[in-house]
Amino acid sequence: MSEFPDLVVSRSVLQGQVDLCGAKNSALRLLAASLLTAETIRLQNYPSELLDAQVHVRMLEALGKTCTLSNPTDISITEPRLGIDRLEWDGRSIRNTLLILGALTARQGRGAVPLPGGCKLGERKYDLHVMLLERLGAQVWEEGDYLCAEAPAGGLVGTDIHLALRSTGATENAILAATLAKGKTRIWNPHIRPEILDLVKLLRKMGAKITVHGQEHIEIDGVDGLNGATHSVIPDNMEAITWLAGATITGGDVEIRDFPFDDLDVVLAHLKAAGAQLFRGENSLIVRGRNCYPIEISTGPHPGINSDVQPILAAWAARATGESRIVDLRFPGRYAYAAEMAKMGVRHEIDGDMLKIFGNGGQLHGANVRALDLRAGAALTLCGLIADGETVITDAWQIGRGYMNFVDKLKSLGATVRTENRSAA
Ligand SMILES: CC(=O)N[C@H]1[C@@H](OP(=O)(O)OP(=O)(O)OC[C@H]2O[C@@H](n3ccc(=O)[nH]c3=O)[C@H](O)[C@@H]2O)O[C@H](CO)[C@@H](O)[C@@H]1O
Ligand SMILES: C=C(OP(=O)(O)O)C(=O)O
Repeated sequence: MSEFPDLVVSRSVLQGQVDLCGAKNSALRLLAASLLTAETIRLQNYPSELLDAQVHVRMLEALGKTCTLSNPTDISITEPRLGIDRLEWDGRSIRNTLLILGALTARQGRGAVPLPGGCKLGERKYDLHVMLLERLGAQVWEEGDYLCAEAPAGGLVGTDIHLALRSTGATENAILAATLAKGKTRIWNPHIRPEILDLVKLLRKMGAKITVHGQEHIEIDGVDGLNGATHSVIPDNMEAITWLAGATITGGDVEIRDFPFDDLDVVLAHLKAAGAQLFRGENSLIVRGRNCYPIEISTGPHPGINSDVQPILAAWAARATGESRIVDLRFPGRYAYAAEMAKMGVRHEIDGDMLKIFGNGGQLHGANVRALDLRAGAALTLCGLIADGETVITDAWQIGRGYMNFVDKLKSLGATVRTENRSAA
């Protein structure tokens, strides 16, 4: 990955206005949905420069789709070639291959995809994905580095699917696969979160019959075929929280436009209690950095705090004075980034499933650190903005998986950042 430069960050105060891009965790799911139809899917507010989106587009093209960007935020997906059901791929994989498998099996009766990639967050099982395809009548098996599925003659058959835990990906996969299954499917104990409601919205425009019964279950009446549609990707709530934390810990003043207030109730309540100075504009959030108090949070399904947020809040905790506590119930032990932060002077302790951070008011020093995953990279950048001296983040490509124009946006907010190819030298 040496073609991706390192990120060099110095102490800065974030000031100005910033627009949010379309959410990675929504856009990827919508791309997978395009496999359910031969007609054109057009996505607006599409984050085309995200590395994971680019991998996904190449995967669609390997499956016979043509993806055309009319500008950096508008993509059309058409299908000039039909019938490729094995995703031949020797590059980096993404978590979404599981959803590609669900969509291929639903529409073409079979599929074969590379095993899922994505952030290394400890154990990331896919047993629920296998279970739900089997419940819909498919046979599922592994062949080397591939996961394969085959529907019974006549296609998938609707059924009751009970999810043992509120998995995001398994809920999405079950929805995708059930849209074209014969008869009714009920998905019990689904994860209802903004990205999933966005997927449901697109699928309904495509002609799917989906009813969401709150957190209890989702009901889908299978249809024979789906049509094309145009849809706008929701703004990225993870990016929103990243700028909010950046503005606060640097003592800055930032207006975040198109802020997804409704998606972030719980995390906003925690951050207000932890000193965030937040003002609501017409369609924006204005953040004025002042105080930063310790936090005590645990992650959970929506509307709880998303696991992806906790590394960002660890940077907040490093800026506060006193002990913060983080428990990640979604991905227990997703704390590898803390050892990287420690190189910058962040004192921490992992106590069972809990990460404790002993904040010293943000007296950090620059260091060479590694972005072990996407949110870890963003959190280290935030630490770099309050540290003395230069912080060099290697494997900064991880950030590019989920944040579009990250460096340009930081610069436009007045940050001293640059990219450099130090590790390749
Ligand atoms: C592309 C995308 O949208 N990724 C998000 C999605 O990941 P993803 O969909 O992979 O995460 P899940 O919600 O499925 O994972 C939640 C928990 O369920 C477990 N599990 C999951 C599937 C399975 O078959 N078996 C199983 O045991 C996981 O190991 C984890 O402990 O939701 C996570 C939070 O929930 C976020 O951190 C990720 O950013
Ligand atoms: C964990 C994440 O993504 P993925 O599931 O694609 O690895 C993330 O977005 O922080």
